[in-house]
Amino acid sequence: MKQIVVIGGGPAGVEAAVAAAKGHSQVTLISEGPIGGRTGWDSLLPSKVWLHAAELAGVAEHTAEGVAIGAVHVTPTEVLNRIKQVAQRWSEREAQRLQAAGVKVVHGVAAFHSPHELIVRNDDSQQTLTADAVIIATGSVPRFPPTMKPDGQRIIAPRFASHLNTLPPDMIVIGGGPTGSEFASLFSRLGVKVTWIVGAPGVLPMFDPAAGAALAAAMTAHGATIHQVDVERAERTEGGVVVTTADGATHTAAMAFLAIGRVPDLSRLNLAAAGLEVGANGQLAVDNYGRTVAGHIFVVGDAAGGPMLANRALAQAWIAGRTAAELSAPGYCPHTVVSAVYTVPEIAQVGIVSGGEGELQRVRASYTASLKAYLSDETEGWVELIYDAVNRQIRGGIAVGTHAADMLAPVALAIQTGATIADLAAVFAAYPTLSEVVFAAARAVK
Ligand SMILES: Cc1cc2nc3c(=O)[nH]c(=O)nc-3n(C[C@H](O)[C@H](O)[C@H](O)COP(=O)(O)OP(=O)(O)OC[C@H]3O[C@@H](n4cnc5c(N)ncnc54)[C@H](O)[C@@H]3O)c2cc1C
Ligand SMILES: NC(=O)c1ccc[n+]([C@@H]2O[C@H](COP(=O)([O-])OP(=O)(O)OC[C@H]3O[C@@H](n4cnc5c(N)ncnc54)[C@H](O)[C@@H]3O)[C@@H](O)[C@H]2O)c1
Repeated sequence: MKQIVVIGGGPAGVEAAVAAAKGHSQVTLISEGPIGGRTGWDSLLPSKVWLHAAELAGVAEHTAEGVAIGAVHVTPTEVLNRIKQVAQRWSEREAQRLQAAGVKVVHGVAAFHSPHELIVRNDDSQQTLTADAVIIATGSVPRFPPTMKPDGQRIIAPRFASHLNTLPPDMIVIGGGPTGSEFASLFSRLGVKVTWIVGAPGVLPMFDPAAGAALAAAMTAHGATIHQVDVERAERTEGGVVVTTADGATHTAAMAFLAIGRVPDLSRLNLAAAGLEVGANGQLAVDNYGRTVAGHIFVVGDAAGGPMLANRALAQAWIAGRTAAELSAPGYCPHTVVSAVYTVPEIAQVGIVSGGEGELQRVRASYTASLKAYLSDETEGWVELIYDAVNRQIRGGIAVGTHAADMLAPVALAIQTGATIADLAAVFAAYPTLSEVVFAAARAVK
């Protein structure tokens, strides 16, 4: 029987192990911490609990006409308890999936001893595992330059959000990527005065400029101050932090939140023993199935580099798991992976959104095309479809507004199946729903 070893107990590792176990293989998953990974315990899940709390607090502020809603008080202690509770339940659910699939779990930190041997070390023991195939799903770690190091008290990073038991009066959020955007948005909505230093490329540079501009406008309207410049240093002072930017300015606040990027966590794997070398970009080169040059070693999820998204991690893991187990799998397609940032407004994008002169056409519909948006008093958003100017196939989509990420699910399917703008125009979604806007956009084409 083929022996497949998966390293990492986050979403990518669990998905890869469960997918691989569908073949005639014995699958072992090595997990450093509890099942769920950093995703479940330190990054994605805690951030989403905080966002949900900010959303609840926003309900009191955003009462629909004539409807009296009592004020919602959200305390950090309640949020922290909720993080622990949801993380524990999710971890148990993922562990049960592994058990049901027949995956053996070994706790410890793995390193290659040879291309087909791994040494797993934990506090009290060490063991060697032999593998016909290895799937690396070790995630990523945040990048901190020497002049900007979190201390966990005044200068924090996402993992400290699981311990933040009081909210400061003011906060400097550093980084205009998805993490900085989500935390700047949620802190602002929880009443913290936010100074957001987004970096020279601006707000959400990885998204269409119109999406970043919409978020910047909403944040400014909500009282945040935005500076489009790089930070050079962040230092703790007696009463707070002082942050110095590349233009020589200084900014002070009670706390700073750092989110200026992440890198694959490959450093403890002793890759040289497997004959693998990390490239200048800090990544291992892989093909569409996640295979490295070693052939029997795969890399998936954040460990494979960016964009670091859980849905992308799952897609890569499912493909690599099946391929390692010699089951059929399609090659990974980045164009159907929806990227979403759960800010107010929510921002989402999928596929190709810019191209050569005249190659792509764009059409936009406002949320005002949907009665549902009026019912929930959320008429501010829009959906844009991007399609091929010649064969009119859907190539991409952008959504800004409530449930923007959900709005792009049919667009991802349209890209996958080669549907045209006319195909979408012929669909009338349930009424009243926000998803009507997607199809209304297609009908707006002349
Ligand atoms: C604050 C924040 C919010 C996010 N929100 C979203 C979101 O809303 N939606 C979204 O799609 N994406 C989001 N992401 C990105 C998403 O969390 C990741 O892309 C994805 O979940 C990574 O999963 P993974 O399994 O690759 O890694 P991880 O969850 O990091 O799991 C890897 C595991 O491997 C372990 N490990 C590392 N080395 C070894 C070793 N040598 N031996 C054994 N174990 C090892 C690690 O300890 C870890 O437990 C967010 C990221 C951050 C930072
Ligand atoms: N909702 C989601 O899907 C979600 C949420 C959070 C994070 N993530 C993923 O996690 C990964 C890490 O996210 P991230 O936002 O930390 O990193 P990122 O690399 O995506 O963005 C970092 C941002 O920080 C800015 N920056 C860099 N150096 C700076 C400096 N010295 N001063 C000020 N700004 C600076 C950059 O210009 C960039 O905009 C990304 O791949 C992201 O996609 C996803």
